Amino acid sequence: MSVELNAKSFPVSFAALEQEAKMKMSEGGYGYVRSGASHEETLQKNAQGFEKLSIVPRMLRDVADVDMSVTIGGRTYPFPVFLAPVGMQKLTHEEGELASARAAAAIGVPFVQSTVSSYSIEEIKAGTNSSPKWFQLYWSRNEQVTFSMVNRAEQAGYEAIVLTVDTVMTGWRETDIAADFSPLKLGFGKANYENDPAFMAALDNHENEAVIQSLLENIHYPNLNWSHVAELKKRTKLPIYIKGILHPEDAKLAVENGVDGIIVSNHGGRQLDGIISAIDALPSIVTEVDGAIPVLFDSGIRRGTDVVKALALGAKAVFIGRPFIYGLAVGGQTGVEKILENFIEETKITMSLAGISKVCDLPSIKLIRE
Ligand SMILES: Cc1cc2nc3c(=O)[nH]c(=O)nc-3n(C[C@H](O)[C@H](O)[C@H](O)COP(=O)(O)O)c2cc1C
Ligand SMILES: O=C(O)C(=O)c1ccccc1
Repeated sequence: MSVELNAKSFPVSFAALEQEAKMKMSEGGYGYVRSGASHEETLQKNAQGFEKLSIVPRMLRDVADVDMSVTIGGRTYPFPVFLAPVGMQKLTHEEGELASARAAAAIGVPFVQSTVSSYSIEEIKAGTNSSPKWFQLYWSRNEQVTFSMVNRAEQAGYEAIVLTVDTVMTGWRETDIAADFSPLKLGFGKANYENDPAFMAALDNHENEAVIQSLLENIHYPNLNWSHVAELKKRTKLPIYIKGILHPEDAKLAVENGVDGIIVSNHGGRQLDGIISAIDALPSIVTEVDGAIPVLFDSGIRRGTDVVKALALGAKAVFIGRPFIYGLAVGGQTGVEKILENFIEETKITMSLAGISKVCDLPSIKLIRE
C-alpha cells in the first residue's frame, strides 16, 4: 500500500485525520483506537482541559532562533514530542511498529515499544539500528517473563523501561464490548511473548492458540504494588519511568521509591472513566516533585498549542498516542513523520508567537484558566 502524501492530500486537523483513518481501518480496529472507557467522560475532559487554559503571549522578544531541544535523563532530543507506547499497531497498518519506530528515528525522538507490540523487541532493534528506543512494560503474572523481557530490552540497547501502572485490568470499554472486539485474542500483540524464552518455556503446547491464551492470562496483574518497582530496580540498570500517575501522593511515592521519571497520564481516557483530565492533574504533581525527577505527560495532546501548555505547566516532554496512530493508518511511516513534523511546526510557531525561544523557558509563560 503506498499513499501519496502531499500538502493537499494529507489531513491537517485532528478531526480530518481521524476521519481519514476511519476510512482506512476496520470498524473494530478504528473503534478500539478511538474510544475511551465507559461513557468517555475523561476522553472528552482531556481535550476540554486544554481548551480551558489560555496562553498570555509576550511580544518584542526576538524569536528569530527557536531551540526546541530537551534534555531528559542526560540525553538530548531535538524536539519535546515523543510517540506514546501503543500496542498492536499492525491493527492499524501492515507495517505497524516498524513504520512508527522508523518515523521516530527519522525525527530523532524516542520510540516507546509496547509489551503487546506486533513486532518483537529484536525485530524493531534490527529494523531501526541505533535510534533511541524505550521499552514499555506490562508486568506479567509470570515474573520470569517480566524480567526476561526487561533483559531483552536491555540487551537490545533500549534506553529506558516505562512501567505502565494504570492497566492492572482493562477499563470498561463499551465500544469494544458491543463489537465483541479484542485485538489480543486475534493475536495482534503476541510478538514479544512468542519470542520470549521464559514465556515459551512455561508453555506445554506452542500452538498459536496456546500462546494467545497464555498471553491473555499474563497481561494483567492486579497484585502490582511498590514492591514490584523495588524489584524491577534491582533487576535492571536502565532508568525506570512510571506511566499513569495522576495523584500527587503517588508522585511523591515515585520519588521516594527511587524511580527516574514519571509520566502523568490517564491512558488517553481508556482505563478509568470519570477521573481527572491529565492536564488538570499535572500542576500539583510538578509542584510535589519539585524538580527531583523529570515529569513527562500524555493524554489529550492534539496540537502544538497543547504541547506548549503542557510544557508551560512543567512537563519536560509530551507523548502523542492517537494522533500518530491515525497518521500511521493514513500513510504508514511517512504518515507518522508528517504528524510529528506538523506537531513540531505548530509548537514552534506557538512558542514564537508567545515570545518564547527556548523550550526550557516555557514554564515562564503565563497561562490563565477561562
Ligand atoms: C490503541 C491504543 C493502544 C494503547 N496501548 C498501550 C500500551 O500497550 N501500553 C501503554 O502503556 N499504553 C498504551 N496506550 C496508551 C498510550 O500510551 C497513551 O497513554 C494515550 O494514547 C495518550 O492519549 P492520546 O491518545 O489522547 O494521545 C494505548 C493507546 C491507544 C490509543
Ligand atoms: O488498549 C490499551 O490502551 C492498552 O494499553 C492495552 C492493554 C493491554 C493489552 C493491550 C492493550
